[in-house]
Amino acid sequence: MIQLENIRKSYLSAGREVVALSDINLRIEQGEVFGIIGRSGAGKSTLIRLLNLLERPTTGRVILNDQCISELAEPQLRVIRQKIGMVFQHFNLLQSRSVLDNVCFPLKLAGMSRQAQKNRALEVLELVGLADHAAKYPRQLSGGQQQRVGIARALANRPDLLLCDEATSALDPETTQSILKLLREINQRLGLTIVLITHSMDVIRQICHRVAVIERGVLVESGDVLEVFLHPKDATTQSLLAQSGNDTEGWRDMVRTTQGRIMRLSFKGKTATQPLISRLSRELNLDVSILQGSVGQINATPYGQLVIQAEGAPEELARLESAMNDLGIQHEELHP
Ligand SMILES: Nc1ncnc2c1ncn2[C@@H]1O[C@H](COP(=O)(O)OP(=O)(O)OP(=O)(O)O)[C@@H](O)[C@H]1O
Repeated sequence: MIQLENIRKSYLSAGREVVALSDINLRIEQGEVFGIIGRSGAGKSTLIRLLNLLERPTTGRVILNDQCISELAEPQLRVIRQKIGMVFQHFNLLQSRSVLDNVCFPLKLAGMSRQAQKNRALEVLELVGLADHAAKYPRQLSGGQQQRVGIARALANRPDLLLCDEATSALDPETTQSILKLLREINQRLGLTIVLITHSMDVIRQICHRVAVIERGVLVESGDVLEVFLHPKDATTQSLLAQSGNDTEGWRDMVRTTQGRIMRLSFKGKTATQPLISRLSRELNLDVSILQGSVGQINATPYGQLVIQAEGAPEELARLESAMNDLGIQHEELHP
């Protein structure tokens, strides 16, 4: 539904070319929550600003619903941008205007009558749970409430796409949870496509369907969140996961002997909560050491990962492998 095609973006800084993004190809589908993660300076802000053409690509195209929008002139782009809402890290509210007027602001720019503006603003304030606060001023609200106003303002023009630029980075953990819950509800209730940039794998885990990882302006990995969490391929992804407590490589320090086989098992859904390993080791009479394990939830799906070291005769290990296949446990052999 929105697509970046062969994008390169460079800036001129003190006479030198700084390449912020190169060779980016990305397609974001209608109705999904898509996360873009990367370290500081990786190119996240540049990428999100390309999606609403606040930045123009140096080369490549931005395509929205089959229309190439990167070649449009500014007046036409202004109309397109009304259908792309944006939520900011520091809320960017007008301090001298009431909550109601902040939400009315984009509607006024779109030429809506005052009464229609008020009706629409109250409708979206209701959606974010702040209808009772319409007459207040931003400074009278908590950070989480101010971000709700920011979200209401972004939704006022009934956008097709919502861009969130580090929308929870300035909030405490509890408020972050409530804002992520609100964004998830909006995605589900309105079917609204959401693209968010973040440096937190936890934000990705809690709300996104798919994720793209960027490092030094290059898209190094992308895919379903569950797959990327269970089988991260790129070193940047692995390191971002480790920093957020989703260590996938800690088993290396724990390998006591090189006897037996080391395997990484992945569980999704029902199998994540069943005692399958103890059952298998009992039934097959094998010694199994657990070197590393983690469980969690991605959206509403439980997932888990175990790194085990299994010792036994080759035929016993082959039986273990075939039993895992029968139970639908994904497994791969690891080499220390
Ligand atoms: N207007 C500009 N002029 C020159 N260089 C720029 C400009 N904007 C961004 N850059 C450079 O482009 C690269 C990517 O920057 P960008 O702000 O997109 O990264 P980011 O991932 O959003 O970082 P952060 O998480 O710190 O905000 C950086 O090297 C940055 O210095």
